[in-house]
Amino acid sequence: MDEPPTGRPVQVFKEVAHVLPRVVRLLIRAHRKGLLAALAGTAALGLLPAGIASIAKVMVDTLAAGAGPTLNLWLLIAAELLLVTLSVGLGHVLDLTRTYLGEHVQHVLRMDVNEHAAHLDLAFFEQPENHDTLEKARRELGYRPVLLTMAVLGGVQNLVTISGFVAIVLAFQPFLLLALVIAAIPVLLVAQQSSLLTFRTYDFLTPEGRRAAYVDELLTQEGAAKELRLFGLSRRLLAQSRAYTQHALDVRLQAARRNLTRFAWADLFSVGLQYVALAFVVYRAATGSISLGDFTLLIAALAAVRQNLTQVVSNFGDVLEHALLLTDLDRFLGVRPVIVAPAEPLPAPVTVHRSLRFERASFTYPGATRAVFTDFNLELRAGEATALVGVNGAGKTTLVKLLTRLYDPGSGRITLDGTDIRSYDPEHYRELFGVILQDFTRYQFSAEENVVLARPNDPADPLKLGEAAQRAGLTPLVNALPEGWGTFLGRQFQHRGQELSGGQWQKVALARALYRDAPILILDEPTAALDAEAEAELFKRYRELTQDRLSLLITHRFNTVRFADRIVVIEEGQILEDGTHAALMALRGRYHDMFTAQAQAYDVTSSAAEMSSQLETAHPSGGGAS
Ligand SMILES: Nc1ncnc2c1ncn2[C@@H]1O[C@H](COP(=O)(O)OP(=O)(O)OP(=O)(O)O)[C@@H](O)[C@H]1O
Repeated sequence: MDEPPTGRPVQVFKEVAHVLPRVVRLLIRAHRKGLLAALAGTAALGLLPAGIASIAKVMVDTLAAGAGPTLNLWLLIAAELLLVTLSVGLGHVLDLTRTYLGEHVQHVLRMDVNEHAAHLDLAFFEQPENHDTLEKARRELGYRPVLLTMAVLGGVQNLVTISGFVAIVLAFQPFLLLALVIAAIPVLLVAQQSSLLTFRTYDFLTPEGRRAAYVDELLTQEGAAKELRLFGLSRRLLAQSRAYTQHALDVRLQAARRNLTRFAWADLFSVGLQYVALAFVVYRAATGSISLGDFTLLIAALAAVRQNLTQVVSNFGDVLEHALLLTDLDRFLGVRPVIVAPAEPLPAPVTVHRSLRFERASFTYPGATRAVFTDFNLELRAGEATALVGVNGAGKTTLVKLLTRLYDPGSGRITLDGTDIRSYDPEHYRELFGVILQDFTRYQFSAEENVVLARPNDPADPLKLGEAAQRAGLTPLVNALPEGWGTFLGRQFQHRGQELSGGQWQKVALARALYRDAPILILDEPTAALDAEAEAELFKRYRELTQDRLSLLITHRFNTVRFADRIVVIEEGQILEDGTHAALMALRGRYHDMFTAQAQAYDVTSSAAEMSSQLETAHPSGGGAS
């Protein structure tokens, strides 16, 4: 790990100047009226201490004049009581107003993050450094907006209080002000420096913190609980977690120690100067140059200015710290999606008339050195069921990501009936697809929602729902659920939620893809978790599912791919073989080898050959091997 960060004061001013207007705009956006009310209340509360001290001065002077318990004195006490009561009451109301405002800021920012995240490219989420940015932004959202609002308004209140007393000092002993200002400077500088250091330390620890959070997750959540116990992994992960905590503690303590030393020196200087000023005031009172009331007022003013200066510095430091952390949010909100609609998109396509084609498409993942595809050509024809096979890492899932515009090729193009798919609004274009992904999502919603959310803009259609469930082989499962379609799936949020097996979840995901009823169906490993019976059932219906659609099936199960009209074998981003099952078997190439290896492994060579010939009868070979 690199050396821990240090704070550099020069940059602090620049960063404050940059960030403060953003904070003010944010407060206005969050709740303009709330902000105005909070500011008005803050100004009033800030001025009250000077008012209270001024009444006290008059009281002391009245007492010193020896006039006895006059009505004036009682009126002064009543006025003081009124101001103090007002101050206490206003304090409570303002606390509430500031929290309220802070929560509005939090809401506005949370929506900003969610809305922005919803429009970002998949590429953003697949880059580790972006996790840091997003994770930090999300973590900050939990508490910083409220603290930031408190600190801004607290600082304003301190400044108003200081102004009130400064006016008093100016009226009585102007040069005392100079001492106050000089005393404030080192404290102010140190506070800024320390908040920058805190921020940098936090920034520095984030990547490691994210890994530690991942380890914490492994240790505490259900997902890895089984493997952890079976492999006896817990001790190793606990050691990793402990090492991170220790390191983070060391780095933070180092920063805290550095801050402490700086603050100690700055405070010593400022207290020393204040007492020089105090000695002067005592001298003036002792020599009779100022009244006893003036003396008490100046002492109160010096104490109040010093106290509020310390507070404003601390509040300012907090503003800086919390606001600097908002820059992470800016960094995140500044990320622009690349896959966006063109200025004048073509009307949304409704189906595939001829084909979807990769035309000399090349693609390398951001940050990767090796291309997944180079000058790749493939035509997927309308109405044709294509199976894509290839070893792990051959590029099958990447091909789906490119087809569905989760990524765009770096060069070359993908066309829909001859038109570059980038000419469409990606959201509209994606409506062409019903997809089940290899790592499909297990939505912790009801069974019905898990399926019908495939058509988020339409009301749920019970007829279609029943059909999709039937086709995906989900109906018996739904019938067995305690509350049928209304049963809540997963146990993440509901104690009484129904957890499903991997295969059952896969059927739900398949029903979701089918419910979409889109012209292009993509099934990426749709049977990986299904039992043999369910898989056989599914592929019995495969022809029916893919009828009149362009479909793409990705699977490692060779006994299923033969049902496709056409099989494309890819390896290292290139098409190795392309043809029907029979043609590829006859070719005795890669497909033949993979097929027979798997068939032998399952000791089903004879039945495979038998099925193969049956299939040949049912679907005489269309294309030949390329
Ligand atoms: N998000 C990513 N960033 C960088 N490289 C990636 C990313 N996803 C996949 N790759 C790489 O791209 C190549 C193709 O991966 P892909 O997932 O498309 O393979 P696949 O054929 O679907 O494999 P499998 O059969 O294991 O699912 C692999 O070398 C993989 O390491």
